[in-house]
Amino acid sequence: MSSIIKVTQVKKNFGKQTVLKNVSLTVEPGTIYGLLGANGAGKSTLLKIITGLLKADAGQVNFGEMIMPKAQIEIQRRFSFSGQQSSVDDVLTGFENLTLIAKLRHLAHPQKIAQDLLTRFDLTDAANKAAGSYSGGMVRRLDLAMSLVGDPEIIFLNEPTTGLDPASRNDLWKMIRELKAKGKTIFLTTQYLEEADQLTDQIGFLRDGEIVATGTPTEMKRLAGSAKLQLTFADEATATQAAATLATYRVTAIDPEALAVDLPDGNMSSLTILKQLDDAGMTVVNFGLVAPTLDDVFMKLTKGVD
Ligand SMILES: Nc1ncnc2c1ncn2[C@@H]1O[C@H](COP(=O)(O)OP(=O)(O)OP(=O)(O)O)[C@@H](O)[C@H]1O
Repeated sequence: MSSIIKVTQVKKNFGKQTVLKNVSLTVEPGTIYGLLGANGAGKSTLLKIITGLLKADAGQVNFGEMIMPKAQIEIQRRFSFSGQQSSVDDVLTGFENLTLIAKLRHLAHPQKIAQDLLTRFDLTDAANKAAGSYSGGMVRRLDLAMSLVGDPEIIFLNEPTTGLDPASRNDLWKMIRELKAKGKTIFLTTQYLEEADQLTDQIGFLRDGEIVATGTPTEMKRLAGSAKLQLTFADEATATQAAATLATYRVTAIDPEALAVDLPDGNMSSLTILKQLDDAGMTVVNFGLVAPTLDDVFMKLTKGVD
């Protein structure tokens, strides 16, 4: 499959500060790409360069055959961009905000476009209320709806759910998934690992001005290492004795009575471990498998934690 977005060796300095050292990535059509990185890693800067809002010092951004910024106008017609600052006008109603955008884009039937989007984004009841009276979740939904006026092919979202409560975040995730189901390509930045895990097909992890890791959420979780078997014992003495019995494994103490044992050979090795403890006469009070999470990857990649 040929990529819809291709970023090649992009560099950006602000004065003496190098923000993007050498960034390359590709996004496949109809997928959700998640750009992850700590605060200040350069996610917004990269997004601005890709969307033509900021000029790179070096490197290239392609949208299929078209090159940014040479074909900026044609490219910008194909995408929408929802930044961290909402473009919703508080004084106007939801309906008015949407019709205004449709009129500014010289689209036919702006009122029908507005009605359809209000229905799709579950805002019909609030259609005639000033957007200033909307909840945070409703404003985000309206903002996303506004970015879809004109039916763009690619949707850029900069931290789409920052500051939302879990229910509103879930609503927005559902809507983002629906956009993908309609064949849209979505490029989002996020600091929420759960968001990347829930939504994305491909993650790029930005650190020190480079994409240091890339892959599906599952592949990224593998980077964090193997699954662990968590074992709880009746007391500290048994836990210490168990750690000695399992000396051939990598064992870490979670608290005085509990251990975590790395399972480099997969989950089945937990049976061998439990048998080994049983043979040594040690009673395990509780046990469970703990799969690595994107949090573990984030910790490992941002802080170099092993
Ligand atoms: N216009 C600018 N002039 C000077 N420095 C800038 C400019 N824009 C961004 N920076 C710096 O570049 C670095 C990366 O900023 P950027 O906003 O891209 O990071 P981010 O990963 O999006 O962070 P956050 O998650 O906090 O939004 C920061 O140190 C920031 O201060």
